[in-house]
Amino acid sequence: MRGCVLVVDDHREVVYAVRRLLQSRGLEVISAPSAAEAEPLVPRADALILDIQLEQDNGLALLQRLRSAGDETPAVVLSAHTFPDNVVEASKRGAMQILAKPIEAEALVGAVEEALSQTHSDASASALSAEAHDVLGTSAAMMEVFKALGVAAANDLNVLLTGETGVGKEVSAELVHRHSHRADGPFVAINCTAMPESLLEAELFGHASGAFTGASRAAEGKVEAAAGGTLFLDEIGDMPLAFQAKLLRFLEDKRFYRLGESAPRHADVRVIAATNRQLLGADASQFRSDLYYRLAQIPVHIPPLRDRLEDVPALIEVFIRAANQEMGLDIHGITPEVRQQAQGHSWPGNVRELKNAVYRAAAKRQRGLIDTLELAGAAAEPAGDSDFDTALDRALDRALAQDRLPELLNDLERRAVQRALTHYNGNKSRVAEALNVSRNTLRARLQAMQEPTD
Ligand SMILES: Nc1ncnc2c1ncn2[C@@H]1O[C@H](COP(=O)(O)OP(=O)(O)OP(=O)(O)O)[C@@H](O)[C@H]1O
Repeated sequence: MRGCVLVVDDHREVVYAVRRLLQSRGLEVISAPSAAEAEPLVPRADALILDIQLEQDNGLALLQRLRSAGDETPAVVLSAHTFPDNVVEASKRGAMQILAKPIEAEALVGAVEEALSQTHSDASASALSAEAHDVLGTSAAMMEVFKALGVAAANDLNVLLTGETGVGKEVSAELVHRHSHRADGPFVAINCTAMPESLLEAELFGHASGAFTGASRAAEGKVEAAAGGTLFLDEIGDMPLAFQAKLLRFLEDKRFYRLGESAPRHADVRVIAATNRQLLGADASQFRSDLYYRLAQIPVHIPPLRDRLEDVPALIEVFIRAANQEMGLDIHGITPEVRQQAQGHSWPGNVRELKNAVYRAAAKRQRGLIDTLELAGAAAEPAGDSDFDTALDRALDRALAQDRLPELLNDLERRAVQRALTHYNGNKSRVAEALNVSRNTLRARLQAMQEPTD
């Protein structure tokens, strides 16, 4: 698809989600939060997406004004208020389609495609633009993630990204940074894995000269390097317990001490942390819950690729394009068999595994179609379930032998609750629904698990 779409909506997160979706399809997206700000942009647009209920105006009234002035730009109306009256009014004013919020990605893309086909008769309709963005996904699950990232980009709160390895936590952190008011500042990442407390402290907060053996010069840490921008703390779950209190203090007032200095310093940074571990619950003794809540002011869970396999074809397409560019190859696509193989795989290494598999296959093939993907552990497919059964049977046998079955069941329940809490971003009503218990029962269970309920 080619063209420029003007989105008129006063909800930043909606604009953000629509922008991501349409940009991933190669479209240019411009936006305005109000009718007044939209009007001067209309001549640049090939299609319009209008919200009905704008803060000080109404998208339908804007459409009416445009049509009266002879403007015929095709319009799609997007609204939480798809009452029959609105639908009739919208179509009367020449809207091509009226879609209900929450947005359904494919329906929106279809409507925009139809609108643009009025303006262009470009046959390369589904080709991805060379400017396709680096964080992709059009599945409903990723749309929710993009919405949450949009909310995060619009403020300065701490963000905790959770999800398995390779799901895209770091690229998501960069995305939030790029769309935040700190975009012109630095994005500085530090991986907390395998760092003893003193090293982590020096890395993060810096040190005075002579602070420890070998510290011949004073040095700033990552926190200072990130001033004015974003500090990304990767694998936060591995942060030594002893250091967690220091990080918590820093998060409270953004003050810190370089190792070996006694005067505090200050750095204005936004903190985004990421983990593939369960920080609350079973591992609680390893992670302070007060730090968890401080970091998870905006919790965003990125689902594993196996739960959004509909994203696989577009990811493959982009990785092929990137591999062609980086390695000077001429790969045109994949065979239907490979497509099937990719969509049947459970991708334990998530997007990273997919990217590596595509790059490996592309480098091997050089040109034409990729006809095979070497998938690590493919032989174990779909043995995930039987591995799980074996592990569970073993745990049950052990618990029975030790007369500890109730403890195991409690532990399983605790894990289920904690995973559901992470999955639903802490929304207890959704968690209660998922566990098929009432909200009160869930509250009681959470209390029994000694976690705060609100
Ligand atoms: N949605 C996506 N679109 C395009 N590329 C992606 C996406 N998600 C991940 N990737 C790519 O997959 C690789 C892994 O992503 P990233 O490092 O962000 O994952 P992660 O969740 O931080 O992993 P880890 O927990 O192991 O640090 C990167 O090369 C990244 O560019």
